[in-house]
Amino acid sequence: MAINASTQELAELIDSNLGALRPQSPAWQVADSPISGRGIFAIRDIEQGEELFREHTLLVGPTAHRSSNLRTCTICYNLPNGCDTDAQALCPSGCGLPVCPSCRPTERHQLECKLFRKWKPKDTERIEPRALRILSVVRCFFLTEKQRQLLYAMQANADRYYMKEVQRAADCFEHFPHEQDMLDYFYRTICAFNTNAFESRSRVGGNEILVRALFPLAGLLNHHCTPNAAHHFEDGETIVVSATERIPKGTEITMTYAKLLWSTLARKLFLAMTKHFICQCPRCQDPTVS
Ligand SMILES: C[S@@+](CC[C@H](N)C(=O)[O-])C[C@H]1O[C@@H](n2cnc3c(N)ncnc32)[C@H](O)[C@@H]1O
Repeated sequence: MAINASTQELAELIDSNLGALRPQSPAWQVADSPISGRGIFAIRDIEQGEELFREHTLLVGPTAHRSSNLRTCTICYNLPNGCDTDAQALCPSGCGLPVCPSCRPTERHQLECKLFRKWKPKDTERIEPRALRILSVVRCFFLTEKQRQLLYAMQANADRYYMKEVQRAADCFEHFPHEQDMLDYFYRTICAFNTNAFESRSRVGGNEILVRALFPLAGLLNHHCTPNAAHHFEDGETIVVSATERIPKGTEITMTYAKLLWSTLARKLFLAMTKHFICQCPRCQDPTVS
């Protein structure tokens, strides 16, 4: 899908989106990549273990996978004490979203609550994973104009199968929107998620959560089968990227999208099927490495 910004414009949007998290003098810059599209490059020698940046998410929501606790609050990620049934976890207004009592009055929940009630969930007694999973995408409606520009500047690989996620969510509501411009915006956002999102476990309070999140800067890290950087999540909404080895000035900063212990064939198949590209890195090109 077309990207609506030059590399320079993207770099500026990312800069302003980082806000207070922008490093005083970053060790990196955004530039065109010989691997693919845009990437992040060291502009000075970087030491092993050095923190490169931290970034707050643009869009985030529960993965709603079977292995996650669906009763986790959709705003603060805590699991309220004594929350033994879906009914106890759900917002009493009938929006179908699990939210803890302290987050119910927040503006963030009120906006989502109003939208979901307008769409009218079919089942208000049970937490519906398909409706919960679409929340990260629905949040694109609450982005500012500048954040929308950033979303549209991100690479978004198209795949007709992705529309299934919208269809599955639509089945959970009486009045899910069907206007073409809304569906196009959903689709674009899902494509951006599937191209760039990080799915990660992290601990919030005593609760282990599983979210998928979009980070415009971290999303620029291209894949390498011998990467020089890695990430971890803090508080479910912040990503921290650090160098795993010394990175000389001018080198592209990369991470892995696959498991490094997998064989070359397994990594190639995984990247082709889930990320839609054939990895061209030296490790994948070396016939003596399995
Ligand atoms: C998360 S984005 C990375 C940033 C992207 N280069 C951009 O310009 O926005 C992932 C996409 O980048 C491309 N990509 C990343 N690593 C690659 C690699 N090792 N070989 C080929 N393409 C790669 C693929 O098109 C993939 O779908």
